[in-house]
Amino acid sequence: MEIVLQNIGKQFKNGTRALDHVTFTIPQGEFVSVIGPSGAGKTTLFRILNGMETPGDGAVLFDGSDISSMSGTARKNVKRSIGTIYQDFCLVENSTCLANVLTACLPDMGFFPAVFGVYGKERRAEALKFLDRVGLSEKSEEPVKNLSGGQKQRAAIARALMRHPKVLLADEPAASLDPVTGRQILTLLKEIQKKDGVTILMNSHNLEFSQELSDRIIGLKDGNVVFDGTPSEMNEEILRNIYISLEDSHLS
Ligand SMILES: Nc1ncnc2c1ncn2[C@@H]1O[C@H](COP(=O)(O)OP(=O)(O)OP(=O)(O)O)[C@@H](O)[C@H]1O
Repeated sequence: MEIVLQNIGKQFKNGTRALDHVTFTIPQGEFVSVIGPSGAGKTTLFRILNGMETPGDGAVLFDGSDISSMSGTARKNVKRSIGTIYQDFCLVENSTCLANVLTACLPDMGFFPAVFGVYGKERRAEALKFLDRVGLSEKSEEPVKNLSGGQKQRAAIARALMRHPKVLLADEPAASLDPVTGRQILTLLKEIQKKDGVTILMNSHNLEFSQELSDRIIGLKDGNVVFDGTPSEMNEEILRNIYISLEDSHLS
């Protein structure tokens, strides 16, 4: 699924302008890191892409269709094909790994099966397959609260895969993890991109990982795209421009 952002602007009610004229295209299957200092607009951009925020200006096109003019069903299908994983995992701590992965099926289930958690054999088998894929087959019946941070992020990835996403938005996926575990999680995302052709859009403060794993890096600063290129096109001067503000440069 090709994603096109055309002149996206977002101003919050308190007057903060989080995004301004953001324009870029992401073809299916690319691994893109969005980098930039705190407050640059990265999370706002991700929230617009997964439908949690609406842009004030501009248009978001999925495979050429503007999301705002799609029918309810078409919009639902687009939303279904975009999975998100978060820094703080967003799992139900007292439920098992398997139960957490199965919650991905709830939107497609009828009222009573959903309320009583009657997922059926096929869904359970598929959830176990994804837990195995992320290296958690031994932990399927373990409550999430007993897992390490890295294992929790693996469970969250399995839950996202359960919806067969075309795009995975990874909002600071390694920020709560130690560097070794963080690298393992990002390597798993890279493998999902390579093997399944899933587009990965990652928001990260870890430049080393972003440069190593990404096909492309988009640099945001004050809501504007100030860099869009390959990791090899990135250099010290560009990084300084992205991360150091005019006020900071006067201090040094
Ligand atoms: N709901 C909101 N209401 C008002 N302002 C907001 C809201 N959400 C974000 N902002 C503001 O929009 C700007 C961009 O925020 P955003 O969270 O997108 O930045 P970010 O690049 O993800 O930062 P970080 O790396 O710290 O997570 C910031 O100035 C922030 O304070």
